[in-house]
Amino acid sequence: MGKWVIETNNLTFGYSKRTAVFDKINLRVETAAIYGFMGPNGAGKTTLIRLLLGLLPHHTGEIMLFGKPLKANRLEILSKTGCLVEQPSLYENLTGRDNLNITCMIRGLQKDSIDRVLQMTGLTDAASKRVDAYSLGMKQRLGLAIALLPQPELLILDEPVNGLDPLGIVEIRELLIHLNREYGTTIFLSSHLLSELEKLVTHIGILRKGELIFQGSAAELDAIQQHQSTVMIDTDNNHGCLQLLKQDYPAISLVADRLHIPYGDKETIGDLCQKMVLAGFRLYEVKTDHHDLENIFMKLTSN
Ligand SMILES: Nc1ncnc2c1ncn2[C@@H]1O[C@H](COP(=O)(O)OP(=O)(O)OP(=O)(O)O)[C@@H](O)[C@H]1O
Repeated sequence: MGKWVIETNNLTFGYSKRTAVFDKINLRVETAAIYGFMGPNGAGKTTLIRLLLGLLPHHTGEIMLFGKPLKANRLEILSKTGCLVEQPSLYENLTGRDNLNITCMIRGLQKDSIDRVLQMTGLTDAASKRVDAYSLGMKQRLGLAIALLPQPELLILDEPVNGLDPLGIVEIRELLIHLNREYGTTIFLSSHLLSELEKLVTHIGILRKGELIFQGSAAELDAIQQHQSTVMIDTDNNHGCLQLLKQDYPAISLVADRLHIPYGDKETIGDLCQKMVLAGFRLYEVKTDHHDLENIFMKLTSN
């Protein structure tokens, strides 16, 4: 297998011939990544996940998983892939363990994995409880336990934290990080809320109106974030500093009695501060107002 666990080439799909949900998507998900696939409601995330799992019939372009075309290798590929698409379908009147037993029977899997996945998802103590007594977070974890039964190399999860309370979100996040670090599982997950995934993902793809408008590492998105930041400075005489600096730094301004300058690079900030100090001004505060990722996401996905 090459570098990519998931690769699409010019993937184009529409539910009807006239309207494409997306057009020529080139997704690249590398081995052992946690790839957050983001986009506003209706952007096409679930549709793309269904295509990756071979659940929608017609598309143009290519879908490759584990370096092989999905069409010709679907069974082999899916045997190495665990998935959770929206809510897990569970037998609510049975226990958690029975749900896992049934899945093993249906999919022809060894039952000796059951204790392992219960333990991984923190459900060992609740295994003999009926699922209708589970919280939403526990049901989601059971859905994940089912997805983990075949010891997948790749997990594809559609909105795995949707509807969970903050504690449930933390639980799922920790579990996914553990799976990734401990077993090297590649995780591809979608969400319409960047803030939920920010602390989890190593790579990000942002879908807007059928177009992949950003794809790269979380660090690359951070760099974009930094370039949209403002440096705010407070001194004993902000007006005096403005006069001193505006010749060399025309972008500097005075806003609410603070000096504001668009973030350029570290050296520029160092030079600015040095000039002020050498001119006899006292610096009280230098801080960078980072736009958080949520803001950048909103900017990227709005018109
Ligand atoms: N079965 C279907 N038949 C026709 N159109 C559909 C079908 N499923 C989804 N769509 C349309 O395709 C587009 C993409 O929907 P999709 O559910 O993939 O988006 P999404 O990004 O997952 O949204 P959400 O975050 O709300 O789940 C939407 O315009 C939706 O109305």
